[in-house]
Amino acid sequence: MSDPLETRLKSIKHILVVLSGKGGVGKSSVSVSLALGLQAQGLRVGIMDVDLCGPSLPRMLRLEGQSIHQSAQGWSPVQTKETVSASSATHPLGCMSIAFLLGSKKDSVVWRGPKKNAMIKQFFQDVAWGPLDYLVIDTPPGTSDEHLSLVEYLRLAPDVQSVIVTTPQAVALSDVRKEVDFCRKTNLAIAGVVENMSGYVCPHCTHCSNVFSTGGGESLATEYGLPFLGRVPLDPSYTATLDGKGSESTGSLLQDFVASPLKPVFEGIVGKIVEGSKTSEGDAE
Ligand SMILES: Nc1ncnc2c1ncn2[C@@H]1O[C@H](COP(=O)(O)OP(=O)(O)OP(=O)(O)O)[C@@H](O)[C@H]1O
Ligand code: SF4
Repeated sequence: MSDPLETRLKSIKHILVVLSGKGGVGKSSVSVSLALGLQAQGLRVGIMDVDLCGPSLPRMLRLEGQSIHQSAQGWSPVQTKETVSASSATHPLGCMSIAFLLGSKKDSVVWRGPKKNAMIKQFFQDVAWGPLDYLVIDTPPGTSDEHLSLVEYLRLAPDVQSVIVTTPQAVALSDVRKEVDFCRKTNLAIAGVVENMSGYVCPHCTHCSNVFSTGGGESLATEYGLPFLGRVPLDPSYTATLDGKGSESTGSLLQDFVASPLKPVFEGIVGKIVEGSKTSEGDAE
């Protein structure tokens, strides 16, 4: 009899595990933006939160208060309610987060490692995504029990790669070295490095100033021989988009994303990831 975990994983062509050495560098924002960028290309995309103690995807995806439904196939992911006319997206974005299983959004998860591991396994085994081109996984910062169990369960998946998110400052970069080390020790392939909060976009004139240093993520990628995926500036209008509060908000996250000044930046990053996935598919043949 086939292993239920393996059967589920085989229906997902590519898995992107989004990692960061430190909290607050924009890992969840990048995870959501990658998912939206892939969805805008017409691909079938899911996004999963394994940040069990601090899930932020439901808030960013405007899905707070929703809950998971059980069907004969398993847990149905919660889908974003989008009108997709502003892009070539043809499939809804499905999301799975521990927050959908908690009764109240104020409930917090205080679990030890084994319980977290069991929940992560259940996420992979029980969520009925249907066939997906990409599953984007948002993880907690650093390297914890969640990361180790994730890597362990994903051994059965056809293609798994990490995307490492950092800010350009030296303090964040030293933590990234630990992430690279973790990936190498666990044989997790690295799709590349994203340098987030790289410069500040003026809300008045959209000029981008380098308030802090810039280019640290690219130098680190070069040092380790990793692809550099791109530099994302800190754009206050994008913070508002992710918080669903922008004065220009259309009410649809996907349409707000498509209209955002950061869309071309994420298009470039997604383009490099998709190209890399094709190369790895070619290598596997
Ligand atoms: N490029 C950006 N432009 C504007 N705002 C951003 C950008 N990147 C992140 N933010 C904002 O910064 C805040 C922190 O981002 P986010 O929650 O994605 O970080 P994180 O690394 O996932 O944090 P944690 O690990 O603590 O969950 C959020 O309010 C988010 O909207
Ligand atoms: S970048 Fe230009 S418009 Fe923006 S705050 Fe500075 S001077 Fe003003």
